This record gives sequence, structure tokens and C-alpha cells, in this order.
Amino acid sequence: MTPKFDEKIEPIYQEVLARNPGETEFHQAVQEVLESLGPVLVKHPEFADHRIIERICEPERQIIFRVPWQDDKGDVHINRGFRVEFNSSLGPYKGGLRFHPSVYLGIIKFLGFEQIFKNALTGMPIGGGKGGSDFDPKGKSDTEIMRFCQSFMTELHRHLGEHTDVPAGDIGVGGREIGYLFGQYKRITNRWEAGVLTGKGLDWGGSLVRTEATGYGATFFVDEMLKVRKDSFEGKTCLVSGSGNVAIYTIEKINELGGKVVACSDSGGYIYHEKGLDLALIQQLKEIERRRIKDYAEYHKDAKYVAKGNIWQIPCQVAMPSATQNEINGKDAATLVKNGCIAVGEGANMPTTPEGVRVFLEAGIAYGPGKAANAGGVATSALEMQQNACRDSWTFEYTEKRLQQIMQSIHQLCYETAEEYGTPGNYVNGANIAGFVRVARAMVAFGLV
Ligand SMILES: NC(=O)c1ccc[n+]([C@@H]2O[C@H](COP(=O)([O-])OP(=O)(O)OC[C@H]3O[C@@H](n4cnc5c(N)ncnc54)[C@H](O)[C@@H]3O)[C@@H](O)[C@H]2O)c1
Repeated sequence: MTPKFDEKIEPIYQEVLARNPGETEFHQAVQEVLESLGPVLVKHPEFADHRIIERICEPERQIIFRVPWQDDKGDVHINRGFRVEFNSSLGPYKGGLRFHPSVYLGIIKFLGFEQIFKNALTGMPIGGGKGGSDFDPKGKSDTEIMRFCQSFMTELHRHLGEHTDVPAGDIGVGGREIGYLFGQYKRITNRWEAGVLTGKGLDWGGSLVRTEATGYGATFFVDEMLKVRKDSFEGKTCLVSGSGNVAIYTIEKINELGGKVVACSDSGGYIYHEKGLDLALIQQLKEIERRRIKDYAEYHKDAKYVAKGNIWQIPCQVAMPSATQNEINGKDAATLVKNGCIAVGEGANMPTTPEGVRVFLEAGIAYGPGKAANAGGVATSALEMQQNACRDSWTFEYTEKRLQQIMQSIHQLCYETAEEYGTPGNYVNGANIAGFVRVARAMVAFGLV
């Protein structure tokens, strides 16, 4: 699909393609933001004078390193580690670590680029970064995971710090991995520096609600979009892809708000359970026993497992993609719209292809892009950093209230910005423009650094 750029922006995009060959996901993320920015340069010519777009597309620093580790049999493996410190205009680099075999520089750069604008939308003092490894945690023992995390942190620690760069989890990195990473950081640096990682355990500097934050936040965001349309989750049939951290707490909050989630998935296929998913069972299978979602059908005979099935073919009113990038293509988006879907909230990062995004926007449904809808995770990480900084811990209720207020304010900012720039209801433009303007203003203030 041909991107639609303003004439000033087209050459900048071409330069990004030429400078970053083969990084298709990064190109896609840049395309999506740059398509929104034409009217911003008209309103703010100073951003063009200062070459803010060119500078924002170039990471401040990229670190690639070798991660050697030994499996339980004593065999040696070599993986590749990454940390892309993209933009520190608004605060220390902040963004998760992804451990997945598909990871390469293009994936980390797309995620880091998205993170700049997402973090800006939260209104909190955090810059954008992302990292990870092509290590596959699937099927590894606890001790193998520990040895890998220790080796990864042995190299990465020199680039981190509570005022410099603060990683968190993402796909394949949850509480267990953050524990091993924090333990090794503490050992090497001889510092109990809580603010250097977020997603920590509650006994050692973690925040209540961080585990739930991305899923809860995405659901709050969709709830706000529905409220604008004088609607709510009450009685709605919903789909949530994935069955990891984001998916599980999305399902929990949708249930609380009166919706019914009938399907979720993992990379093997999806589970359909017409009367509504049994969340406690999913948590037992995925969070505790680390099993596959197909095992759900062993416990509920009225549920159906569809291997390699396409979850988006199931009719629903609300869809919340919460697994991975590019999981909804143009055809899937058209199917969702045809089947009566009225709202899409992205828990995952860039789960919809540009064709899919166009289908949602043209259909005029409520479409909340990931950088706005899933910002609750990183926002609560920033709340965790606040608690660490004052050596305090807040209650669940208070922290959840803060999260909800942040999601309401992100929604309002995107909604109002879309109106201000002449595209009412277009949260893609609202999020891209509002996030960009915040970072751009800071970059202009700092001069050429
Ligand atoms: N964890 C966070 O706080 C956070 C914050 C913002 C955005 N995200 C994004 O949310 C998404 C999910 O992250 P997570 O933290 O829940 O990771 P996770 O590892 O806990 O879960 C990922 C889930 O997606 C499934 N999955 C992977 N590939 C799939 C595929 N092709 N089809 C169907 N399912 C697939 C996995 O089986 C797993 O259930 C990612 O895009 C991530 O970048 C996460």
C-alpha cells in the first residue's frame, strides 16, 4: 500500500528507508507516524527548521551485544542482545525487553520508536527505548532462564541507571525474568537501585497494579472511546488475542465492566468459549503452569480449540488485539467490521497493518492505536519509579485510580488533538501528533544535542 505523505515529509521517509535497509517493522512504524505529521509542520514551521523529524527517526544510541549462556546439559549457546536508546528528551529511556526468536534490530527499533510517542502521551517524565534478545524462552528450565538473564545483564548493566535507562518486561519477559535481571544488576553494581527496572516483585520495590496495568489501561481506553459514543462494555461480545500478560488483564477488566470475552489465543491457535472464557483457568494454565492455550479444551468440553485458526473471524463488537505486531491485516479488519465490530483497542504494539488501520478509519469505528491504548503499562512503570524514588508503596485502589486518570487524560488529549487538526474521531492522528509535539517542543528547547 502506498503511504500518503506531505511533500516535505516524503524525502525524510525515503531517507529512513535508505539508512535502515531491511528493517520492515521499523519502516512501518515510521510511516504510520509520519503520515500524520504534515499539518504539524504547517502549524509549527520551527520543527522543520530544527529538523526534528529527521532527528527523531535516528536513535540516540544503539547497543548490540553477544549473550553467551549454557543450557542444563552444559552446551553453549550464543544469542544477540539489543538495547536501542531512542530518545531521552522527556526523561530516561524507558521501554521493555522482549525475548523472542523473531527479535532483530528492526523489531527493537519499531518498538523503541513507538515508545517515544507513547511515553510522551502519558505526560510523565520518561523518554523512549526498547531492548531484548532473539533468545527463545519457550521450553527452557528456570535455571536456563536465570543463566541467560544473568549473562544478558552482565553486558547491559553498564548502559542502565535510574536516571539513564530503565527497562521493563515485554513478550517473554515477566516477573521471573525481571527478578533474575535485577538480582544480577544489584550484584554487579553493588547498588540496591530500585528505579533501574520496573515490573519488580511486590516484596522488592514493585508496584501494585503494574502486572495488570497494560490490560486494564487498554480496557479503560476503549471504555472512554465507547463513552464518547454514548455506549459501554455492558453486554458486548469481545475478542482478545494472545493469552499472556496483556491479554489476561484485558479479559479481567472487560469482565468487570460487563463485557463477555469469548475467545483468546496463543501462537498455536485460538480457544472459543461461547458462554465466556474461564479466566481463572487461563491464569492457571499460562501464568502458573506455562502451558499452551489448547489445554483449555481439556477442562471445558463446550469450548472449541482451533489450531492455526484466525480469531478475527469470530463475530464480536469489541476486538482487543493483545498478542503481537501485524496480527490484523486488511482482510481481517474488513471481516471484523462486516461482522459488527464497533471498537478496537490495541493492547499489543502495532498489531494492525497499515491496510487494516485504513479499513478501521474508513469504517468510522472507534479505533484506539497501541501507542495510546496500551500506554497504561509504561505509565504504571513510571508510577513504580515514583514510589521507588520516595521509598513508598501505594495501595491497589489508589494506584488503579491513578492509572484510570492517566488513561482518561491520554484519551482526551488524542481526541482533542484529532479535532484540532481537522480529523475528528481519528485517534491515530491524535496520538501521533500529540505525542510528537510534546517531544518536539523539548528537542527545540534543548538546542542541537
Ligand atoms: N507487558 C506490557 O506491559 C506491555 C505494554 C505495552 C504493550 N505490550 C505489548 O503487548 C503485546 C503482548 O505482550 P505481553 O507482555 O502480554 O507478552 P506475553 O509474552 O506475556 O504474551 C504474549 C502472548 O501472545 C501470544 N502470541 C505470540 N505470537 C502470537 C501469534 N502470532 N498469534 C497469537 N498469539 C501469539 C503468546 O502465545 C502469548 O500468549 C506485545 O505486542 C507487547 O509489545 C506489552
